[in-house]
Amino acid sequence: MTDRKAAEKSSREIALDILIEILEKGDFSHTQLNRTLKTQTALTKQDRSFITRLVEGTLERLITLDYILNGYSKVKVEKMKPFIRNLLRMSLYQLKYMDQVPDSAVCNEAVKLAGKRGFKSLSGFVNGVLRNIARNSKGSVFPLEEKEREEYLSILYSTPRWIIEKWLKDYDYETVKNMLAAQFEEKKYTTIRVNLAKNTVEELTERLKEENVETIDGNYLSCALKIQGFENMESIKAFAKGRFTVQDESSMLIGLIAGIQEKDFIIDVCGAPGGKALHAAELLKGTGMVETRDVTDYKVALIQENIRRMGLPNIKAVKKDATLKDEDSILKADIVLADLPCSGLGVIGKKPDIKYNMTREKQQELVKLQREILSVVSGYVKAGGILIYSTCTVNREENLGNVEWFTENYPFQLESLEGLLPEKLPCETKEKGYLQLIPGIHETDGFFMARLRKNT
Ligand SMILES: C[S@@+](CC[C@H](N)C(=O)[O-])C[C@H]1O[C@@H](n2cnc3c(N)ncnc32)[C@H](O)[C@@H]1O
Repeated sequence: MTDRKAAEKSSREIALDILIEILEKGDFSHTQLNRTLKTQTALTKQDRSFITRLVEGTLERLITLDYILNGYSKVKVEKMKPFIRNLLRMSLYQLKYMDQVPDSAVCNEAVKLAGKRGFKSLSGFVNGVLRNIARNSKGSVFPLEEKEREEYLSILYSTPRWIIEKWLKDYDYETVKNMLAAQFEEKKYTTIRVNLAKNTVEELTERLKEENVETIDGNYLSCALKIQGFENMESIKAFAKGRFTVQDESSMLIGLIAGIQEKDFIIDVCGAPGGKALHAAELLKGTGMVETRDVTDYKVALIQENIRRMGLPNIKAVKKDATLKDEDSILKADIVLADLPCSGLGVIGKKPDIKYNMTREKQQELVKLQREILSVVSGYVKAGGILIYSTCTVNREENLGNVEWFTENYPFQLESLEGLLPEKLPCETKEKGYLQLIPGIHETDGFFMARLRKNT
């Protein structure tokens, strides 16, 4: 689409087209958003944040929005025309969750959009549904918490019921509520890790200030900063020069619990885009070597691009499938990082489409894949060496469940994390050798890590 044509589209129309791509055609939310915002050069900074909020918010609240719409429309959401269903979802999101937009403007804009895109005959329907919802100050009738706990949580926190059922088996009710609520916390800051091989925290803070990027300290680690006030990451010069990388503090902990020593040889078996491997290379202080692997050329290129940007000499990226035994690596590594593909339910606050795309069956398949990879790559650890197993999920089966299975079947023992974690970080299982970070409790992504020592 040309810039002139793009400029004729309102922010709402752009947001709606993005939502249709994601919800009707299955594209990933962050890919689709980034792609569109990059091409729509006529948009102001304000337009961009409005579109982002509208798309991410509508996705985050999808189950709640559909539940409310179904209470006001004879035609159920799934039977509506795709354009109309997404127009209603997006407009309802503004009515319910964006105070700064007056209700009448939301309804008028929705009617206009329906007409513009060839649905004039349905503009009365769109207007009726939205105005009825806006007029009903009492709101919708939700399932009762005391009677239908799972359904209540699913509708209120817009999270598929199977996830709620699973979490209620693994955690107490209050913890589950905290985890669910944490998805909707405002994401004001992006967490970054300072590349200490290129600058100190103070130097980077100063440079970012010169670029009008605000920084505050991370929650737990001195190499972590939280930043805001930029339009997109690529436009920050300090980023392009590899002075920092984007990484959640949960992931930074991997470098610490690995207990890296100078000259270590480290294999990261599932490495793209390279966050943990690059941190490991930095901790090696120019010595040793990190070999980071992934399964496709595309993923390996992503790692290589990050290696180039961060400018570290002791790391390389190669294409290797972690399910296939690499004879040359047997008993070679001081440390193996196994940050494996997982259900990703610890990061649904950042990537809301994960919760709708993941299923019980896919999750079961992932447990199998994780075990298959662990069986193969544990062979690469030297006798007495370390295997770090991690995932960005909160499901017990994929985390502690797998560790229990692994230690029963392979010659490894969990080893204490005492002295390896930041003092400030609450961790009751430190001594046991693993840590489950929980959104809403730890102010990080939901993340699991375990330190396993191979028997000598
Ligand atoms: C959780 S991500 C890794 C994140 C990475 N460790 C980091 O810190 O940036 C999991 C990665 O595993 C890769 N993967 C999936 N199946 C694989 C396989 N059979 N062999 C190697 N890598 C695989 C995916 O492509 C994905 O990049």
